[in-house]
Amino acid sequence: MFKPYQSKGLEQRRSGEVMTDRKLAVTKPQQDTFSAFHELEKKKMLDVLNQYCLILAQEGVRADKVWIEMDNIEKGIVEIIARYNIRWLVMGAAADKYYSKKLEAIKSKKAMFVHQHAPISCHIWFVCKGCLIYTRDGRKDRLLLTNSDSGIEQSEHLRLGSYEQTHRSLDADDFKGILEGFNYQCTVNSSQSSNIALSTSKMMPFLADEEENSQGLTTENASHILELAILDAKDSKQKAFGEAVKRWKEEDDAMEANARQINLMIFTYSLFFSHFYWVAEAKALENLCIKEMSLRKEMEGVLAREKQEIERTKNQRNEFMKELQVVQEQKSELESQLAESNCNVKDLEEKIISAVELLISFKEERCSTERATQEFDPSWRIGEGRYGNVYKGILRHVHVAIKMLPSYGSQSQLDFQNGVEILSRVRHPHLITLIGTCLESRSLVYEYVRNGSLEDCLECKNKRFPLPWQTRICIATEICSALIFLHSNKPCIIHGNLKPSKVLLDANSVSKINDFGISYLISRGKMGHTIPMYNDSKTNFTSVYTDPQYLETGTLTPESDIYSFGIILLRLLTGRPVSGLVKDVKCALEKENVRALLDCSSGDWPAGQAELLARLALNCCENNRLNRPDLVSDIWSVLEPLRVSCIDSACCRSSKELHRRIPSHFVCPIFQEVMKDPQIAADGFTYDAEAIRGWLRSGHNTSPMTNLKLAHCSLLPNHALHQAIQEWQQRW
Ligand SMILES: Nc1ncnc2c1ncn2[C@@H]1O[C@H](COP(=O)(O)OP(=O)(O)OP(=O)(O)O)[C@@H](O)[C@H]1O
Repeated sequence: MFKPYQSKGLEQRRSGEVMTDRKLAVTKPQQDTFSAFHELEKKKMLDVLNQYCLILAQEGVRADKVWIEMDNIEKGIVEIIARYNIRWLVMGAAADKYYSKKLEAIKSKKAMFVHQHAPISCHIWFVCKGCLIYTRDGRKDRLLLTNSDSGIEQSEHLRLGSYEQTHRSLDADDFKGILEGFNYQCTVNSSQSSNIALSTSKMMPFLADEEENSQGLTTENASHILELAILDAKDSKQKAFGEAVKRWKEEDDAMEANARQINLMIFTYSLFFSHFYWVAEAKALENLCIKEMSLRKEMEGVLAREKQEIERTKNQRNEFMKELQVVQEQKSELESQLAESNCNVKDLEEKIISAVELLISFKEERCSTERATQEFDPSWRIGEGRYGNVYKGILRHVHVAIKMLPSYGSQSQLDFQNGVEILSRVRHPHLITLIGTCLESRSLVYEYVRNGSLEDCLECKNKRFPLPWQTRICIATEICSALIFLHSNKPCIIHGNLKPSKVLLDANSVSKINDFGISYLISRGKMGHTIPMYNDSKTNFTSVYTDPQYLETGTLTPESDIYSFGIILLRLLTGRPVSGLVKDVKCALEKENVRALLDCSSGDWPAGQAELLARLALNCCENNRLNRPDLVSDIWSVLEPLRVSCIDSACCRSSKELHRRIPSHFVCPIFQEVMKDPQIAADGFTYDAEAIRGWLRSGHNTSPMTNLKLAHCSLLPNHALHQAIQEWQQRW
């Protein structure tokens, strides 16, 4: 009938359990922390209760189970007492460690709590090891009723007794086991079945005389006392019992009518049973868990701090990375700037080097120019034009003419250099050769032409012989060929200032046009463009040879040179000043009296040729450019045949000039002209006194001819040569 409880560690204690009630209630402390464990235990307990229910059912007792969960067991017990109006309760008085038959007072806290807080209507027996330790009286009226009208008690006692008698198989150990292992309570309905009596029969001895039997009460004694009490009360209180039973029945009926009319034996299976096992274990686990929790909390704190630290470090790292990126960008920018600066420095260094080299070359050029011109000694000046002075000089033992250009109104250094380069490439037998330039002093170095200009010859300056008419025709032809060459040059070079002073004659009266293209070097224009020449106030100079249309329009064209050529041709014919010349020639032609205007010092001009040239010249001097003749088809085609026709006369000219030719030993090696005061130097050569003294003054101590060092700087007059020169000069 009674089956041992199968829970581990509880088998012995539960081996004598008796479940005879209809309803089982289990209280258990809430174990939120161990909910899984709790669920398991709950399931186990419910299984146990189910088993009890089954057992009771086999015994014919209808039992039901009630499950309640509270903060703690004692509260659960109190709650169940209150909820189900339990009237009688047997409960353990001590915890495990206090188990003893000698226990004199309630030791269990739960028992104490239940003792204090259970509804007063509930009568509680506190037991230990089968001994009643303490009894808390239930409701007084009920007790009074019970005492005064002990019919019910008696009846109950009787029934219990009878029941016990019929169920003797229950021994004392069973009873003790129940009391020790479980807190249980029971209510007894008067209409309850005998099975209920079986359960309660174990309590009756205590109900009968709880005070007397509170110490050292055994199961046998209790049974005996109970039997005696039943017998004693049987007679005396039969009536009262009957009434009480009746009244009690009414009361219970009322309760039953009140939907609570269940006769229960509520078996409160508290978790007390596990008090020795899993509560301790749970406690340990709880402690462990608390420790774990605190450790975890601590670790979480540490982790949070670590996380914060990592986050901070990460942020710092990100900022550092950003800064690093900025610095790297700045670095690369600086590097590129540095590279650029280095390139610039290199460029500048190269520029400085080339500038220094240029300066040195300028200085050298200037020095050589200065040296060549005897430091621009006025005595070495051979002319003065509107653009500056012209000096005679010696450069690398060659006679040169150095023209100093003005700096005003000039082009930039670069444009000037480019212009000079173009002009220096121009080579023609009747164009003077540009030997070099000194950019620093803006001077041009030309070949030196000994016989001066056509102007000088026409004016017979320095006792010059008048030019014969054949020579004049040759000169005109030569000028024409030079102009054709200049105008056909790429870029076209317009002289723009053609006049007899610009036509130089060498020792053989061969003409060379001077200063071609110079207008480009002193203007702001570019080579190859038609530009006004004299647009600067300082150079505002009008020449009688200047194209009147240029003066009107300011535009220089190749026809401007043709106009100038026409005037030169008129001068070659007449030898007269330019003023009114065109008008006079026109008149003479109209009157067919050209001969009257011809320069008779030039010889006997052939009348036809002279008239032809006069008409050609006037044609060139047309005011309208478009009416002027073409250089090649109109002028060259006339002049060239005339030059050929002059061959006979030229022979005459040649023979004359042959006689006029200067003996080379009369010519100074430095000046390249007939010496005025020949002096013998230490190298044995004869020089003009002025030339050799200038050479020595400029610091030279070498021979101008041999470049060897001179033994001394003394000079010795060459009287014999001087006399010979004088005789020669007198002859011519
Ligand atoms: N290469 C040269 N060889 C010899 N004498 C020269 C040479 N160049 C110029 N001369 C002399 O210098 C003189 C001055 O010439 P320059 O060309 O400077 O002035 P210009 O022709 O008189 O007038 P302008 O003021 O229009 O230039 C010339 O008349 C000439 O006698």
